[in-house]
Amino acid sequence: MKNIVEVQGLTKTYGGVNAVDDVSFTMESGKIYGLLGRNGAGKTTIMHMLTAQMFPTSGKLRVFGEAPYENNRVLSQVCFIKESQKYPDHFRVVDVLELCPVIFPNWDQHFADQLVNDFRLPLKRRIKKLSRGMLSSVGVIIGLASHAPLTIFDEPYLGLDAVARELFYNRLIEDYAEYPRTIVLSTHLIDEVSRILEHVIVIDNGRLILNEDADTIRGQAYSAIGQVEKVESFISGQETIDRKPFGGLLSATVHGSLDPERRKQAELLGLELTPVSLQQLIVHLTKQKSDRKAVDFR
Ligand SMILES: Nc1ncnc2c1ncn2[C@@H]1O[C@H](COP(=O)(O)OP(=O)(O)OP(=O)(O)O)[C@@H](O)[C@H]1O
Repeated sequence: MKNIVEVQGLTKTYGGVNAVDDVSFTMESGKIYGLLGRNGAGKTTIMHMLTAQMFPTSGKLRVFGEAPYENNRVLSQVCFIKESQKYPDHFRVVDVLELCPVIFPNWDQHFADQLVNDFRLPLKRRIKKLSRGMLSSVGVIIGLASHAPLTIFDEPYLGLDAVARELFYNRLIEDYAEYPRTIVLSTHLIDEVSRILEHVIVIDNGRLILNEDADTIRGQAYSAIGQVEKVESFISGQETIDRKPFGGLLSATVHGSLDPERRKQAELLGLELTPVSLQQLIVHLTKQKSDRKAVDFR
């Protein structure tokens, strides 16, 4: 697959703060990425550099094979949706949507109309009179209907309620199946988006700490549930991520892959095996790598 984003040694320093510190990764065409990390990790700064809204302090950055700055060939293929998007005060929803075909060459008007209906967005209402959730849905509709080859969502759905978020995820998956493109979701709601993500990039304190296919990550842990002493014997000598007693039973999450022999052992002990959540595993891996880094620095 073709790399549409190539980042090498990307660094951004604000005064004395290394917001992004020597980060390297690539993004392929036709894949859904999660750009994840704690508050202040550096995700927005990376997205601003990818979309040419900010220059890096150092490092190499190529989008569609070129430097993105003042480059319309690149920027016409990019759609960046952020929660804090500002619109002119007098604009109504319809005024914003009418501009989109001019900005995005692949704009899908039919899909946009459907989404306006799905999200029950009042077309004639002024943007500044919209509720927070309605404003979020304007961004979501633009991002989806843009069909931009690189579409980046920076937490634009924070204001959406659970029903509207579910609608967003479902429309995204259906539309992506028909029009594959590269989609980047930056979010804290890892469990909600985990079924959608194909690749995960985790940033911590400005540094890249995980860059892995979601399926590879998912295969790195599992939970075993059953009688306390049987689970204890099953996990003895294994690295456990988490353990939770409930109703006389124990649920333990093991870091490691599940081979046929372990499966058989679990079956003999009468244990139930379940896949671990991406969020649980990412939190663990993040903690592990941060701890290791802290040790390295000593
Ligand atoms: N204009 C700025 N001037 C100085 N420091 C900044 C500026 N913008 C961001 N930072 C700092 O850079 C670091 C990374 O910020 P960034 O907004 O990229 O994080 P983030 O991962 O997007 O966080 P969040 O999930 O909370 O939005 C933070 O320490 C932040 O305080």
